[in-house]
Amino acid sequence: MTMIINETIRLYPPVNGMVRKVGREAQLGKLIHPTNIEFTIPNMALHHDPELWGDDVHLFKPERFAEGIAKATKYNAAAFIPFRLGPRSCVGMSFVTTETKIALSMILQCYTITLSPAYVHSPLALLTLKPQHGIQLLFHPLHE
Ligand code: HEM
Repeated sequence: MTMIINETIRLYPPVNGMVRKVGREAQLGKLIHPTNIEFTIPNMALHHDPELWGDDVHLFKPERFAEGIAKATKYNAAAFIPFRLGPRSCVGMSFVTTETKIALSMILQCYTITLSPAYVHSPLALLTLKPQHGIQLLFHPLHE
């Protein structure tokens, strides 16, 4: 389930870009960032970069994470940052992944799920990333 959650938030990170302001002039590689300039960390672009993930970057392949995040990212910590990196990363990360696993486990004990033919795939990045028309699912009870 961890692999499935990781692959889902790789392709569709709910927080799809983060803004940072430079506190004091800093050099990053060849670039000099003046004080107060703002820049966006485009995690969605990093998660969809074929140079980092390979030619199958747009495919849903949970097995990329079979040997953990470090192996999947070839030890590039910035390649997969759905909860961001460093001291200001998401404090809810463990809570939300545990909650997702519990909710999914409870649902999957009672139902199998298929996608409704009414579903239209249209991810919309508007503050957070969301399905523009919702996600219509069909629940099939496992027990009568
Ligand atoms: C799938 C769900 C979630 C995702 C993808 C997510 C992602 C993120 C990201 C990317 C940041 C960094 C934002 C930035 O640096 O600009 C962040 C920060 C934060 N998140 Fe989450 N988050 C999620 C759920 C939660 C939940 C459930 C909580 C609380 C229970 C939470 C609490 C926080 C807090 C307090 C911060 C600010 C941390 C700081 O600035 O020191 N998040 N989250």
